[in-house]
Amino acid sequence: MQISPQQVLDALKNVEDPDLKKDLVTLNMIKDLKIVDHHISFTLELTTPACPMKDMLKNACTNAVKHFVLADAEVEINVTSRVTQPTNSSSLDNIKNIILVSSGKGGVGKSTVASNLAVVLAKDGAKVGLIDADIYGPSVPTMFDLVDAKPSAEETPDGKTKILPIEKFGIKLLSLGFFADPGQPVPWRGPMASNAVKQLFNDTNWGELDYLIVDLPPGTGDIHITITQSFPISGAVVVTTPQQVALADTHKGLAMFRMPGINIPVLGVIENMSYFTPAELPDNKYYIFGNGGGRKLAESFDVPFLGEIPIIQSIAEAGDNGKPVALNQNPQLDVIFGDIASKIAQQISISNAQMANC
Ligand SMILES: Nc1ncnc2c1ncn2[C@@H]1O[C@H](COP(=O)(O)OP(=O)(O)OP(=O)(O)O)[C@@H](O)[C@H]1O
Repeated sequence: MQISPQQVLDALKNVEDPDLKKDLVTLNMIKDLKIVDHHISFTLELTTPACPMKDMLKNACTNAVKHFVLADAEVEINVTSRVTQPTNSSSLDNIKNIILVSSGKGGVGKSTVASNLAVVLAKDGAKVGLIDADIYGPSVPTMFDLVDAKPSAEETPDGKTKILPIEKFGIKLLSLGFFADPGQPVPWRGPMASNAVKQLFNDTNWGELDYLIVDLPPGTGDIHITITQSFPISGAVVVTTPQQVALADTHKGLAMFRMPGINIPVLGVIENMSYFTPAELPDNKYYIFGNGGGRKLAESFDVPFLGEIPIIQSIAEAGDNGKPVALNQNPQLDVIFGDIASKIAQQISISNAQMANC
């Protein structure tokens, strides 16, 4: 019996993307379908390379074809991705998604999260950029061993000058720190800082990016207002530590994203420095700063809790040594950062799909 493409597509209509709540055929995720005798091959095009359900969807497709078409069919599925973007992304066409990483308080690990998130998404195969917009203490030059780096510029055919981001570990990087002398304090005035940050977006040749991650200054200030009101933002991630003082400030930071003039989707809360595990007691977790505060905060705003990151010496050392820890082979941290990055990418895909359906 000759299998027809329609038979295969009808079978795949039984496989639903649990996040986007539609079947894979309706979502136009099945491409390049080929049938030779009992051999059926196609491409499954996901909305992010960091999709946490990659294997589950692949298995479900194979099972659907075998169940509805032919039990002994040979099914070959090539998984790729085409990252989606919000329907309102007008001003920065070649940048699909801008993700803000924020914190209510300084020193809670916002830059650590932003850098490692960039590393994990790039390792998954996404095109990633990272802007360090922290006017008070830009950390990206240190965390990527680029303290003396100075970005170059190029002239475009229409006579404009564009900054070229610095590329390291597969990530395109720009930091306000690249434009100041290391060790010299820069007393930014509000409008000056806002203009400088806008240039990092507008006057830079980013090329095509799936995700542009922005490491914001701590708190809620001019830079937050400028960025949220000038650019189409896919969503914000909020980093906190478990202490009450940090949680109280994070509460304010989260509330800011919900304010009417700002109104940015909050992708979730990450709790950093959650617990400590001594090397000699690897199964023990000591919640030295308190337990469950980040999760409760996420619940009170009805946003996802994205995960707990433990206090680990190698995280601090990696940051100081200029190579984010996600680049090292550390099975425990690979799982933690991998899971957080997948959840963020997943939330963006959901939010983009919801916007498209509105
Ligand atoms: N989970 C962790 N375990 C150990 N050290 C950590 C952890 N998270 C962050 N650190 C270290 O804590 C310090 C502060 O982290 P980081 O610079 O990421 O915070 P931040 O919120 O961006 O700070 P700032 O407000 O100054 O921008 C850094 O030295 C970093 O390496």
